[in-house]
Amino acid sequence: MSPSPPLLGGAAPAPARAAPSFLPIPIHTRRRVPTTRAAAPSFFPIHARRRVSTTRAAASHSHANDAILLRRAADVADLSAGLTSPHPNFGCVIARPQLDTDSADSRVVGEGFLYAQGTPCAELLAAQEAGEQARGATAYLNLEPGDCYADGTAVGSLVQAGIARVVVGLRHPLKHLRGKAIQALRSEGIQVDVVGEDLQSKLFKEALKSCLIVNAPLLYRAAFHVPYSVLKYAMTADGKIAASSGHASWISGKASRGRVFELRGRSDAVIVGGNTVRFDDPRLTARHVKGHVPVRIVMSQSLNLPEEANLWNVNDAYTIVATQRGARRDFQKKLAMKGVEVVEFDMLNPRGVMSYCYDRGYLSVLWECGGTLAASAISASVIHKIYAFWAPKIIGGLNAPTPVGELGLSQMTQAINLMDVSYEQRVAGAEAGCEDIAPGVIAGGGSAELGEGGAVIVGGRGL
Ligand SMILES: Nc1nc(O)c(N)c(N[C@@H]2O[C@H](COP(=O)(O)O)[C@@H](O)[C@H]2O)n1
Repeated sequence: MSPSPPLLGGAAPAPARAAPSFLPIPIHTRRRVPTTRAAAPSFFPIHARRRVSTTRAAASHSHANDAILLRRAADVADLSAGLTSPHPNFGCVIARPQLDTDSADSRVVGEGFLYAQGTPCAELLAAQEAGEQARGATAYLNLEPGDCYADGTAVGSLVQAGIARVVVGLRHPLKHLRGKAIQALRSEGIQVDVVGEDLQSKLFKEALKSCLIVNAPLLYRAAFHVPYSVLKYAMTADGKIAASSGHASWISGKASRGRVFELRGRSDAVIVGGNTVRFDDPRLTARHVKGHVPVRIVMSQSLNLPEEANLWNVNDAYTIVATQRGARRDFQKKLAMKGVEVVEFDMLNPRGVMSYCYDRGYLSVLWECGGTLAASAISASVIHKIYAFWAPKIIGGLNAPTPVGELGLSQMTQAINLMDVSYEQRVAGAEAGCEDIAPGVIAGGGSAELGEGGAVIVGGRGL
């Protein structure tokens, strides 16, 4: 068994043991990368400028200025969430004082982020955008660069651009890369300030949070050798995920389901069990949002699955069926004929499937399963975060399924306390942004103010 991850939102997990280098990613997981962004190395993230709230920083080289621009680097890095695995989300913001004006504000002159595996690094894109204005400027990096292509591009781009100072949010989580780029930059005479080491003030707390959150899946993966797992479910106000008949469409509304598409787009894989395939015939795509299309994984011991199902249409997305060794070999062949990959396990269970996902290089996995598999995944300590969609409806039914099945807990004192709980209200027509859980452990609990549209309750847990 892997060591238990800390409570989600705690301090940045330090690698428990030497982590392996990034694994090659199967081609199929990347085939849906939209060409509009991937094929344009000189892409200028115009939309990044819209999404980042602050366009001008405070006084150059002040802590406030640095913290604002570092957060901006994390926000820019987040633009490719779900697309970079097994690499981190890297963002680079280059800013310089406005010497020709009275303003004490720094001006952003270049930005870039790693779009996907194999695309130019954030530092190169930002330096290209800044051009001559990069000379003497400060570069803000949410994460210390690695050196995936062993060509020193990230460091070389900053050096060649004439960057005078670099502010780094987090050191690289992998042992063999940790500190290397920082050292290389310093040896070139560039001042490098690392948050928590060279820069310590309250102002950096929020900036550091942003840097941690944007790469939470990678940090978990590097520390605990499992993908970062999120369990998502939609339930009625009386805690049911379907009617007694199994019918479940729809519990939540359009806005909530849109949020699920976003979550899928940030994940490398979506997992369901056999019951979900039999009852819901889901598609599990990230349709309606542009971005990454996750691999769909079905866990089924018996392989008692329908001959025809949306998940067998691999034109939508790649599908893997994980099953028990020897199960229905005739059906396995039928699935293979449709292009579905079948993987046999000696003992099919959530931890085994997570190890398999880790070996495939997945950073983050979304569990959209029913209560039985959810309970099994929670018991196996592979779930790190829960998104509970709450709909203001009552369906009743003694046998109507609930989000989490048998956990073997008989006393309320044994209940698993969620940490860092946050609430987001979704009202049709009002698309509010979701505050992600923040590092810094807060004992969970509390109640949400819920209106007509329903809510999302987000929390992590100790495992
Ligand atoms: N967010 C949400 N709201 C509901 O009301 C639901 N019933 C579900 N169910 C999950 O979504 C899957 C269907 O996905 P597709 O729309 O076919 O892509 C279903 O199998 C459940 O996992 N979710």
